[in-house]
Amino acid sequence: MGAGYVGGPTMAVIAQRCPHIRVCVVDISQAQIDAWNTDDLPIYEPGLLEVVKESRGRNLFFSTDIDAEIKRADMVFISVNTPTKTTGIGAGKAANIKNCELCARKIAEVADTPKVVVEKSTVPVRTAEAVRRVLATNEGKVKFQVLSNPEFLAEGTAMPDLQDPSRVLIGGMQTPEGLAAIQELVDVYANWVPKDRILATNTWSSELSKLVANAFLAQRVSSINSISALCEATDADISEVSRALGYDPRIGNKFLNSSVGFGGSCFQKDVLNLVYICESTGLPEVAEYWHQVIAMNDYQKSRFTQLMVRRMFNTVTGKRIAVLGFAFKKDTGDTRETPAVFVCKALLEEQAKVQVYDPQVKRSQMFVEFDYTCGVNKDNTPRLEESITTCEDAYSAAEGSHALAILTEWDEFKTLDYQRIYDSMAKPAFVFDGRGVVDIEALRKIGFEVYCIGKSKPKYSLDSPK
Ligand SMILES: NC(=O)c1ccc[n+]([C@@H]2O[C@H](COP(=O)([O-])OP(=O)(O)OC[C@H]3O[C@@H](n4cnc5c(N)ncnc54)[C@H](O)[C@@H]3O)[C@@H](O)[C@H]2O)c1
Ligand SMILES: O=c1ccn([C@@H]2O[C@H](COP(=O)(O)OP(=O)(O)O[C@H]3O[C@H](CO)[C@@H](O)[C@H](O)[C@H]3O)[C@@H](O)[C@H]2O)c(=O)[nH]1
Repeated sequence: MGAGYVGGPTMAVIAQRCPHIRVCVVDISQAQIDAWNTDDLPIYEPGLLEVVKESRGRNLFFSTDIDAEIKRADMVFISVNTPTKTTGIGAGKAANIKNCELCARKIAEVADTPKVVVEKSTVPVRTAEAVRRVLATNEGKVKFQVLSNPEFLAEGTAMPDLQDPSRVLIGGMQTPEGLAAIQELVDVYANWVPKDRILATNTWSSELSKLVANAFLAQRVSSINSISALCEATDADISEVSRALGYDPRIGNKFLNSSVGFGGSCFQKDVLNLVYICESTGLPEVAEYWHQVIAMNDYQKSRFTQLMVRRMFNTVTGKRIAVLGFAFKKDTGDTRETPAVFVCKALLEEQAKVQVYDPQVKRSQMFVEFDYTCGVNKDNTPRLEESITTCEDAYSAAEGSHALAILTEWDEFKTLDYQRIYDSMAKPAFVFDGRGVVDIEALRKIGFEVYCIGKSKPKYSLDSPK
C-alpha cells in the first residue's frame, strides 16, 4: 500500500528477484498508479524503469483496487507517507501516522484470510502497537501478525541499495506466531540477500533503529558542515579535513561531504520525530542533543545565502542569480525539503531574480515547492512568477546573471563550458558553490570570483565586513 519512492522501487525489486511471488502495488491516487503503468514513471530513479519493465504484467502489477488486492494478499506492506505533523499536538516535530492507521483500518475492514502486515514506512517507536490494536478489531474473523521492516534505500541509488542492501531489518513479536511471521519475510528476502545481512530483532528495536540510523547520518552531515564554517574562517580546506578524517577506519570516509545543508523527505522529519519522542518520554537533554543537528542544518542554509549577499556588495536587489540544481541531491527529481528552495526564498526576500535549472525537476514541481515554502511569507516576497524563471539548461540560466549558485551536485555541472558561461554573465561574475563541484582554480583563472563551502576566500577579493 503506497506507490511512492519506497513502495514502487522496493516492490519492483521483490518482483524482479522473486518471479514466483505475485506483487501488486496499490495506491489511493489514480494518477500515481496510471503513471506506474506507463514508461513515464512517477519518480526518477536510475535503473528503475528497466526493473519495472522486466516484471510488469508478469508478477508485478499496479492498481487502485485496494480492497481486492488486500483480500488476495498473504502479506501487506504499508509504505505510505508519514510526514511531520503541521498542526495539533507535537506540530512541527511529531510524525503523522494517520496514513498508516488508515491502511490498518482498511486491512481490518476487508481481510477475510490471515495476513502478515509489514510496516515499511518510517514510524515512531511503538507504532506497531497501534497497528496491532486497529487490526484486532477484526481478529474474531482473521489472525494478523505485524512486523517492522524499515527501508534504508537512499534516493538516487535506490536500485543498487535494494538489490544489494547493507542489511535488511525485520522486527516482530518474540512469540511462536511472531517468529514464524519473521521467518516468512526472511524467506522472501533470502531469495537475493545473503542470510548474514538479514537481521531479526524485536519490534521496537527495529522501529527505533530506523530513526536512529537517519539521525546518525544527518548528524554526520551537520558535524562536517559545522567544520566547513571553521575552515572558511581559518583557511583550512574542508575536503582535506574530510579526507584526513575518513582515513581513520573508526570514522570511515562516507557521508563527509560538506554542503549547503541536507535535504530530502527523511532526515529532518525523522530527527524531529526522534526529538519529539525523547521529549515525550521525559528525556529533554537527549532531545536537545539531537535537535542541534537540525539547528546546525538551518544555520548552514542561512549562512550560505548570507555569504552570497555579503560578497555581492551587500545587495542582490534586482540582480539575476542562476540557480543550478534544485533537487535535494543528484540523481533524483525529488525536491522535498531541498536546501535550494530555502536559498531561493532568502534571495527572493532580498528582491533578487532567480533563474533556475535542474536536469530532472519539472517547472511545475519547482513551483509546487516555491508555493509551499515562499507562500508562508507572502508579504516579503514579490509575485513568484515575476521573480523566478525556469530554464532548459545551465547556459540559459547563466545568461545575463550576476552569480551562479550551485545547489545540487549534478555531474553535468562539473563539465560545463565555464568560459562560455563567464562570457555570457554580468561582471564581476560570481560563483557560489554549495556542493564542492567546481574546479575553483580553473574558474578563478577564467575570471570568476569563486566561493565554495568550506574553502578559503579568493585572495584578491576585498573583504566586506562580516
Ligand atoms: N523516500 C525515501 O527515500 C524513503 C526511504 C526510506 C523510508 N522512507 C519512508 O517510507 C515512507 C514512504 O515514503 P515515500 O517517500 O515513498 O512517500 P511518497 O509520498 O513518495 O509515497 C507515499 C504514497 O502513499 C500513498 N498513500 C497515502 N495514503 C494511502 C492509503 N491510505 N492507501 C494507499 N496509499 C496511500 C500516497 O498516495 C503516495 O503515493 C515514509 O514513512 C518515509 O519516511 C522513505
Ligand atoms: O556527505 C553528505 C551526504 C549527504 N548529504 C546530503 O544529505 C541529504 C540526504 O542524502 P542521502 O542520505 O544520500 O539521501 P536520502 O534519500 O535522503 O536517504 C536518507 O534517508 C532515507 C529515508 O529514510 C534513508 O532510507 C537513507 O538510508 C538515508 O541515507 C541530501 O541533501 C544530501 O545532499 C550531504 O550534504 N553530505
